[in-house]
Amino acid sequence: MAESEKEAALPPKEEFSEWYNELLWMAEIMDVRYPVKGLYVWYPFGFAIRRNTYNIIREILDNSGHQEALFPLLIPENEFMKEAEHIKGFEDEVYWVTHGGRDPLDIPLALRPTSETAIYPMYKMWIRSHADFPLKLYQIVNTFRYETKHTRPLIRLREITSFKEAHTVHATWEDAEAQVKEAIKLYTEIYRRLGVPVLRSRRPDWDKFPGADYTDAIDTIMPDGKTLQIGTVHHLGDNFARTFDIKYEAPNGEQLYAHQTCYGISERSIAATISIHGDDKGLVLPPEIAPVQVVIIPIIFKKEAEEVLAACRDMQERLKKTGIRVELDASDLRPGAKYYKWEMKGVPLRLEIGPRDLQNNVAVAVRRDTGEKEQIPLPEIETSVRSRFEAIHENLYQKAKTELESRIFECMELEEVKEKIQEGVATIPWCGNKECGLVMEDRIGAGILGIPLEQKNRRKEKCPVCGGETETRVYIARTY
Ligand SMILES: Nc1ncnc2c1ncn2[C@@H]1O[C@H](COS(=O)(=O)NC(=O)[C@@H](N)CS)[C@@H](O)[C@H]1O
Ligand SMILES: [Zn+2]
Repeated sequence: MAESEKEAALPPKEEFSEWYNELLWMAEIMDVRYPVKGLYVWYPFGFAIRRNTYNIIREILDNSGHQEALFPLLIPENEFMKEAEHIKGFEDEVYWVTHGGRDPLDIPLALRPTSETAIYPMYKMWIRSHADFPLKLYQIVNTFRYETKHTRPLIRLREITSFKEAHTVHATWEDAEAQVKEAIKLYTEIYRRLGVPVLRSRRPDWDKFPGADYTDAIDTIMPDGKTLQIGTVHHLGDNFARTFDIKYEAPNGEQLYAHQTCYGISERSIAATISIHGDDKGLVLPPEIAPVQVVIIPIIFKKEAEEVLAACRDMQERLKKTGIRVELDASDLRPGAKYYKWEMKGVPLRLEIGPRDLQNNVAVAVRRDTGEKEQIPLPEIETSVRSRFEAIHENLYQKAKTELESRIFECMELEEVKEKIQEGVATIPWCGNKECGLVMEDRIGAGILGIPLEQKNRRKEKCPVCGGETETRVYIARTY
């Protein structure tokens, strides 16, 4: 895209909503001008961030006994309508295909909003005995949800283009419960690799996934204090197994219903990474997902221009050989314009070489996360760059963790909760019964996000609604 088109300056990050929208455009991640609401276009640079992010997701799933598969997009109405709870939860969100050409279809076909009802009729045909367990498949596909709330690129889409959904099958409820716990650990690791700290909580019963026994969720706190649900893990019990008749022969010969889980991550993973690490100058990308990890900028003066360029090309080749994604910007832009462009794109490390650096046999390394400048001896360039990547990742993660922890407020009164959720997540005691929960939500004007999966320093407290004794605190937050 022509440089000129991007005259607009990036708003400061504290104007988060405008900053976010402008950044998707100026860093060439997404073009939101596609003429269907809730559908957006991935630019090549954004698509490279997506590819690198989903390579991490695949690596972590493939190394934990999952296998990637692929199921069809269209689901026949009779299959989709089988599980009552599931339908209730999705009937307002499903897109239907009703014609093939000019012929009306005898059975309307749903565009998958999620794939339980596409996959489980196949699981029924595949599963015979307990020896088939655990079955742990996932797919990374586009799914469609007719979202009526405000749509936003990467955050709330009608076409979820990067929907990683895992669907596992087990003999017992306890085995499925163990899988839920494993999935939460895997998701936490995926987000650590993206430098994104997370909150882990059990959703209140009235907010669980349609057809599930319970839902555990991974949330993070966005710069505007609202939480973003960036992953969910559902224990499906044997609900879907009963609906789709998924039975297996137990060791004693009995025919039993299977137990299942499913868990999903979408491009919200990228929305969170961009939002949490970005700054007033644009993207700040964890090196592992940066499409360009190093940009080399030659500082050119009339004399010695050739030597400088030759040294830059040599350094680029050496870094490329070690698998580093490196650009050499030898364009005729002024150095300042180059800094602006590559900082906008979140390139973790800039290397500058001028005639004097050449004489000293060094390059000047500038970190995108801290801005600090350091000289690196040219012979050590490969190892120095790698060690800086680790330092940058660690710094991004620690900074984000400190920020998240500073946005969790232990409250005693509902009034205090109302005030604190403007900045982040409040915790408040809750006796656990639904009436009190709904009264709380009503008085606060925000939802119970969930019950923390790990509860530190538990102590006897009183439910602020009924006064009942409880050791449980819940997260309250404004959410996306
Ligand atoms: N409209 C949407 N746009 C972007 N991401 C979404 C959207 N709806 C859901 N997600 C993301 O997708 C994740 C999984 O969606 S879900 O409905 O909670 N769970 C499922 O669909 C289950 N079948 C697990 S795969 C959510 O945690 C959320 O991070
Ligand atoms: Zn109560």
